[in-house]
Amino acid sequence: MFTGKAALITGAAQGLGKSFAAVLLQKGCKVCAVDINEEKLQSTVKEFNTVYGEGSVIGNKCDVTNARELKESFKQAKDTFRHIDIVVNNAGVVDEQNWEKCLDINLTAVIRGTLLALDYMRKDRGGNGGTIVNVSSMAGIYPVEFAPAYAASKHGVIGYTRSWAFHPEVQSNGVRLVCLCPAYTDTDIIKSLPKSSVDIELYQKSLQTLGVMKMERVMEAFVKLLEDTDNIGSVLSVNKFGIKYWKMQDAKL
Ligand SMILES: NC(=O)C1=CN([C@@H]2O[C@H](COP(=O)(O)OP(=O)(O)OC[C@H]3O[C@@H](n4cnc5c(N)ncnc54)[C@H](O)[C@@H]3O)[C@@H](O)[C@H]2O)C=CC1
Ligand SMILES: CCCCC/C=C\C=C\C(=O)C/C=C\C/C=C\CCCC(=O)O
Repeated sequence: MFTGKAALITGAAQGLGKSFAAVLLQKGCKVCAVDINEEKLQSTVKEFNTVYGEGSVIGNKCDVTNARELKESFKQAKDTFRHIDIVVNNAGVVDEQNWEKCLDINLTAVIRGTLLALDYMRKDRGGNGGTIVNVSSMAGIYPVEFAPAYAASKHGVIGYTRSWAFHPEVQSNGVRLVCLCPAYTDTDIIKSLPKSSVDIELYQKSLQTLGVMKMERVMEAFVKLLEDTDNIGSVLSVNKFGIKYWKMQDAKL
């Protein structure tokens, strides 16, 4: 189900995005890796092209909050691979001080990336159908007293994703949208406290309760989301207790 497919992943220079890319490359996909950090992006692209073969990855330096740059990244992916089958809207930050930036990156850019993905994937617009994975968080399900803007952005990702997922035209045109909600995972973001100005004590208590997961556990959930093709509009959480689909309010009132 993956061989010959092409994926676009935002925030793919490091952390979860880089691992999503590695998983898809191992399974025979081509990848367009998008990130604002040009240096890390180039080093990741070089590493992957060495391991998975020249031309299996292209890198596109892009700030996901810049509509023109994001549009150009999708165009480059399509021009290079001829189709886009999987989009992972993953780039994200924690920043409670500059909460507008947090919302711009974590929610507005995910909305923009979803709309672009729909345009490229919908069968009635010349696409082949496909899957959109929007990266939320356990912070999109639970209240987070020490990071309300981050939590709002991640709650928004779930509402937006599920709303499109159940749209009849989206379904009939072969596009599946799903959300991934990891708990704390061992990446740089959980060390980004100076920028995030969260309540350190509450944060540390939460970290102690939930622990920090290894990357492999989140990748297991990511693959499950992609392989369970009957999971339209689903929200999959992954934490130290397990991997679980959330029973959300039914799509229809
Ligand atoms: N690590 C964790 O504990 C969890 C992370 N998440 C989410 O996973 C996603 C990935 O985060 P991590 O890999 O953990 O963090 P990370 O900080 O290691 O990676 C984030 C990547 O996004 C890129 N990025 C940031 N702003 C960008 C922008 N404006 N345009 C393009 N790229 C940009 C960064 O350069 C970086 O490569 C985020 O959406 C985060 O909210 C969700 C749950 C838990
Ligand atoms: C939650 C933001 C604080 C700063 C830490 C940095 C990054 C965190 C990234 C996440 O996505 C966190 C993931 C899971 C925690 C979410 C909710 C915890 C709620 C339960 C509790 O009250 O402890």
